[in-house]
Amino acid sequence: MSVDAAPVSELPDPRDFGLPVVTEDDLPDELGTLVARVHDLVDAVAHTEAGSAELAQASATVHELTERLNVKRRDIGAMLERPRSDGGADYETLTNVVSGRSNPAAPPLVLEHTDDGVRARVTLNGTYQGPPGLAHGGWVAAMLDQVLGSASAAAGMVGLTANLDVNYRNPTPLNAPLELTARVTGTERRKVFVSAEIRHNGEVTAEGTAVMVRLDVPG
Ligand SMILES: CCCCCCCCCC(=O)SCCNC(=O)CCNC(=O)[C@H](O)C(C)(C)COP(=O)(O)OP(=O)(O)OC[C@H]1O[C@@H](n2cnc3c(N)ncnc32)[C@H](O)[C@@H]1OP(=O)(O)O
Repeated sequence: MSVDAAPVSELPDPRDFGLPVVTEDDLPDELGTLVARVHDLVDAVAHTEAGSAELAQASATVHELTERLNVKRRDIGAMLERPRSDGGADYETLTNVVSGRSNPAAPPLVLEHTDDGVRARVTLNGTYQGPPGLAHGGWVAAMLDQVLGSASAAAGMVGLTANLDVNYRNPTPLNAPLELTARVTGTERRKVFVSAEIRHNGEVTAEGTAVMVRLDVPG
């Protein structure tokens, strides 16, 4: 496959797309704690067998908290800027539903760069359930989509998924450590070809390939 969509060393700055950018210093430590606790709260709500009085009280407390937090809201599309060791910057969508730092709905997926792409580790709790006791196939696809996009971005080619193919090889378990890996396999003009796998205990549960179409900076 030809390689004519040359990777760029400088990732596009989200500000050039009109997106708001926040830095890690802009995020209080308490936000991370709140996100983790609300993530656990969702799991608790999904599985609680508490009685009606307790449920009514919890519901009122949550409603009051929602109103307090909504007093000051961040714009949608906010990007988190993270400094790289080489002086450049990495960017991630702050409320990305798979890996967003401020999104309690995110699994949470911890992603790192590797020599040939990216690797992520995640444990899905019971709120990602599809078939009884197993991860929902849509979430499996969403996690693959995320690492596929991240592998393209890590190679300097930020893009949108144009096509995603998923093969479900084995059931993906809940409440068990999963490893995701992804890499760029080729490029052709603006197209970036990427492949990824999800493994549990070394066994592939799902694999995906995608065509990302690289974004051009406006102007
Ligand atoms: C820092 C951020 C980290 C990133 C992580 C993000 C992970 C999450 C990834 C996502 O979830 S992205 C969200 C889901 N995807 C979308 O919403 C994309 C919706 N589709 C579009 O916006 C456009 O169709 C798209 C930008 C993908 C392409 O439109 P363009 O007008 O820019 O491209 P164009 O149609 O000119 O096609 C460019 C090339 O891509 C090819 N192409 C387009 N659609 C295709 C397709 N569906 N399958 C295969 N190839 C496709 C097309 O043939 C052509 O190839 P050639 O260079 O060989 O001529």
